[in-house]
Amino acid sequence: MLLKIDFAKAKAKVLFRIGFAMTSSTKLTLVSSNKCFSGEQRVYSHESSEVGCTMKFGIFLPASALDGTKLPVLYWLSGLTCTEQNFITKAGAQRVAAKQNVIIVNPDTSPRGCNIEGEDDSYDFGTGAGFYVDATTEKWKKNYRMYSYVTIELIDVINENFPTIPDRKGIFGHSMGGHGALICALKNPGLYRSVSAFAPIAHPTKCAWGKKCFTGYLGPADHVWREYDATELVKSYNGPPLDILVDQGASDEFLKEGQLLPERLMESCAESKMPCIMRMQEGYDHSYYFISTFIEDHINHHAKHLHG
Ligand SMILES: N[C@@H](CCC(=O)N[C@@H](CSC=O)C(=O)NCC(=O)O)C(=O)O
Repeated sequence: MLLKIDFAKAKAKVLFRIGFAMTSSTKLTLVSSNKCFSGEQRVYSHESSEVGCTMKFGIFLPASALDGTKLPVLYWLSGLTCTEQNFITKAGAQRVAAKQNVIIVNPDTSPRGCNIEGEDDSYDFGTGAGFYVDATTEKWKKNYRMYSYVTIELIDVINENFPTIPDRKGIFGHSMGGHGALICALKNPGLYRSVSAFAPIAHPTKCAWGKKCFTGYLGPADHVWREYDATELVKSYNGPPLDILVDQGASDEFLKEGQLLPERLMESCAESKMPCIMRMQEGYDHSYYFISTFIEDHINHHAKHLHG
């Protein structure tokens, strides 16, 4: 059989495939790329102006995005100690994202290597624990701006470099990242069409993880803390309806320690008439085994809103 190749067309396609990272002012460096469910799981790094250091993010591009079709984007925020690797290697999201035709972007959880004294002293503050806030305390305020990084800079970087539908975005996350997803959606009505969380730190002003990070990044004023607490933000939310989905493992060790407080979020949603489904999942813990079990439900939940 004679195989005829249209070289002009083939060249154009190849250029386009590698070319959508070359149209913007943000220089992206490709760290890795692996074919996955006919699409590609990639990792990029870039110099972030918001957090003042090199940041990495993962991006899953379904096959149609590789051919230039514009797709919705679902942002995933990870929890304490994570890099961009935990989600892409453990959650099993790519199969469902490929099926639902959504791009998934997952950034790192903090700035790294900023040479701030104490940044590597503990797993729940500093490196790997940016808590998705914009720090105001002297020591941290230059770099620890994960809230603005996620809600502004990263969105611009993604829209400038990949085939996206800019007004079709969703956000989800786990634990610290579940808190991040909820506050990003609640603080920016209309920015995201959909939001969900796995075992979120739902009321950080009242748990040990939240108090430690908020004291360090935001100082002692609790009215500032409340600006980053989903349970508080639900009460003043005034925007398009948010159909929140939360999954919580009933055997989660951090639930038992009182770090997550999902019941407080549910009370607040009920009082504020905010639609929120919380599913208590019998026997599941806090790990990525739990996340991978229910990731399909979450991506389907987002796809309903992102394609609707
Ligand atoms: N003591 C543990 C705590 C770290 C931990 O459990 N991190 C979770 C998120 S917790 C809330 O944000 C996580 O996602 N870990 C990564 C993973 O792949 O499971 C420790 O230091 O390990």
